[in-house]
Amino acid sequence: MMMAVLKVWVYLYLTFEDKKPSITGIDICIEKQSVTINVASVDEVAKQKDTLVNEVASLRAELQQVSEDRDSLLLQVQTLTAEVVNCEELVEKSNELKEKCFSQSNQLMTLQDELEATQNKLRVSDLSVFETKTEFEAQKKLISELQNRLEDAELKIVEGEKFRKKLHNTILELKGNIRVFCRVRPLIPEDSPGADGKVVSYPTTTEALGRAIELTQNGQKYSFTFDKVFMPDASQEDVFVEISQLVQSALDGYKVCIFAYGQTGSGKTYTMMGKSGNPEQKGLIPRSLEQIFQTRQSLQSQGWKYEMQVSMLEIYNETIRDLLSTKDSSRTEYGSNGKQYAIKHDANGNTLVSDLTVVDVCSTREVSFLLDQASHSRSVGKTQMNEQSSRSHFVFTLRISGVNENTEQQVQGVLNLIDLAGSERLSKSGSTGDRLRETQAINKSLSSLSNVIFALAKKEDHVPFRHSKLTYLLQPCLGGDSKTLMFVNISPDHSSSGESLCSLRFASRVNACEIGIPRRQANLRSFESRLSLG
Ligand SMILES: Nc1ncnc2c1ncn2[C@@H]1O[C@H](COP(=O)(O)OP(=O)(O)OP(=O)(O)O)[C@@H](O)[C@H]1O
Repeated sequence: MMMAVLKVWVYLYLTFEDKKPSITGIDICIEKQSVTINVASVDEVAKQKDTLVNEVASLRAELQQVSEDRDSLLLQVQTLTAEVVNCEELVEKSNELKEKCFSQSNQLMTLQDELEATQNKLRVSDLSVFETKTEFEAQKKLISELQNRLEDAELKIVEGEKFRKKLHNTILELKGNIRVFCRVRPLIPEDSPGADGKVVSYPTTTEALGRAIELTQNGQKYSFTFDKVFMPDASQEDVFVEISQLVQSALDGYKVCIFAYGQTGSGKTYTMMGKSGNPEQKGLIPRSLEQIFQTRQSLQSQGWKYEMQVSMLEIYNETIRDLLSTKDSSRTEYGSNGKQYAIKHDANGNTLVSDLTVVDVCSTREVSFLLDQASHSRSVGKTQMNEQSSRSHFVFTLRISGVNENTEQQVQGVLNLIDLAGSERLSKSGSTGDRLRETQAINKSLSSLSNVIFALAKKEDHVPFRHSKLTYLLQPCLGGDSKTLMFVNISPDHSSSGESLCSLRFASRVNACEIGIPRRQANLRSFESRLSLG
C-alpha cells in the first residue's frame, strides 16, 4: 500500500516538472518573438502570438487539469493513507488473531489429545461397567436366591418356634406347674423423678435370654427366671402371641386361668384390659375374646358349634360384687339376702357362684359392651400409690360349650382372666380409714393367695383355699387341673424396687407350684343347658 501511495506522488511530481520547462520555454519564446517583431510581419506575429496564446491557454488548462488531478490524487492518497492505517491496524489485529488462533489450535490439539485419552478411558470404563453389570445381575440373582432361602428359613423358624412353644407347653403341662410370665412396664411420667430404669436388667446368655430378670436393691443383685420375661418395649401384641395358644385351649375344653399380680401401678390393668380407644394397646382380655370368636367361626366348617357365656365379678373388701347385675340392690352379696354369690365347687372341679349374672354372648362387640358395663361398676379408689388404683380383684369368666355335630363330641372350657388388686404393703400405700380397711382386705386375700401357694409348693396336705374369697374362687385354677398362668407385673421405678423384689419372690414361688396335669373336659354328647363356672 505504501508503495502505491509513493508511486502516485512520484508520478505527480514528474508530470508537473515535465510541463514546467515547456511553460518557461513558451515565455522565452514570446520574448524572443517580440524582439523579432520588427522582422516578421505584424500579422504573422499576431498570428503566432494568438497561436502561442492559445497554446499557453491550452497548456494552462492542461496544467489546471494536472493540478486538479494532483489534488484528486492527493485526496486519494489521504484516503489511501487512512486506509493504510486501517489496514495496519487490521494487520495488527490479524496478527493478534493469528497468535490467538495458533494458541487455540495448540489448545485444541491438547484437548484432542485429552479427548482421545478420555475416550480410551471411557472404552475401558464401558468394559468394566459391562463387567460390573454382569456381576450385578449375578449378585441380584444370588440375593434373590438367598432371599428365597431366607424366607424359607424364616418360615421354618416360625414353624419351629410354634413347635417349640407347643413342646414347651406340653412339658409345662406334664410338669403341672403354674406358668409365670414377668412383664416390666416402661417408665411413665408419674414415676419418681430421677428414675433411670437401672433397677432392672436382663441377662443375655443363651439360656437366660427372654426368661431371666435381675433386680438390684441396695447394691445387691437378685436373679429370677420365669417362663418368659417381657421387657418394657414389649407390645400388647408381643404379649398376646405368647398366651394365644393357652387361650385357644379353652375352646378345646380346658379350664384356663390367667391372672395378673403386682403392686399398684405396675401395669396389671394395662396388661389385662389395655387402653381403650387405641387398638394397638388393647389388652389380653379383648384380644383373647377376638381370637376365640374368630376361631369359633373357623371351626364351624369342621362341625363345631359353640355357646358362650360371660360373667364378671369383683371381690372388694372380701365381698363379691356382680358387675353385670342391672339391679343396684343385688350388686353385692349383702344386697338382698346373705346367701347370694356363694362360691361352690362341684365334683368336676367346676366353680359356681350362686345368683351371679351370666350373659349369653355371640360376638366380641357384645362382650365389649359388657366389659364397659363392668368397668363402670368397678370400685376405684385413690391412694398415694396410684391415682386410679383398682382396689378390687376383677374376675372375668367366659364359659365355652362346644358340640361337634359330626363327631357328637362335646367340650366344656372355661377362660378366667383376673386382674388382681395392687399388692403393695400397708406402710407404702399410706392408707388410713376406709382405705386402710380396703388395703387390709386386699392384703388378706393376697396373703391368703401367698399361703395357698406356699402350701402347694411344699405339697402340704391342707391347702387353705377357704381363707379368702379369692383363693376359694381360684381353687380349681391353683389346685386342680386347669392351665394356669400368672403375670407378675413390675414397675422399673427405683422407688418400687422393694415391692418389685417381693413380687418377684412371690412369682418364683408360684412358678415352683405343681398344680397337676391339666384335664380336658371332653365327652360324648350329654348336653347341659348351663355350664358351671370353671
Ligand atoms: N406396658 C406398658 N406400656 C405403657 N404404659 C404402661 C404399661 N404398663 C402400664 N402402663 C401405664 O402405667 C400406668 C399404671 O398401669 P396400670 O393402671 O395398668 O397399673 P395396675 O397395676 O393395674 O394398677 P392397680 O393395681 O391400681 O390396678 C398406667 O398409666 C398405664 O397406662
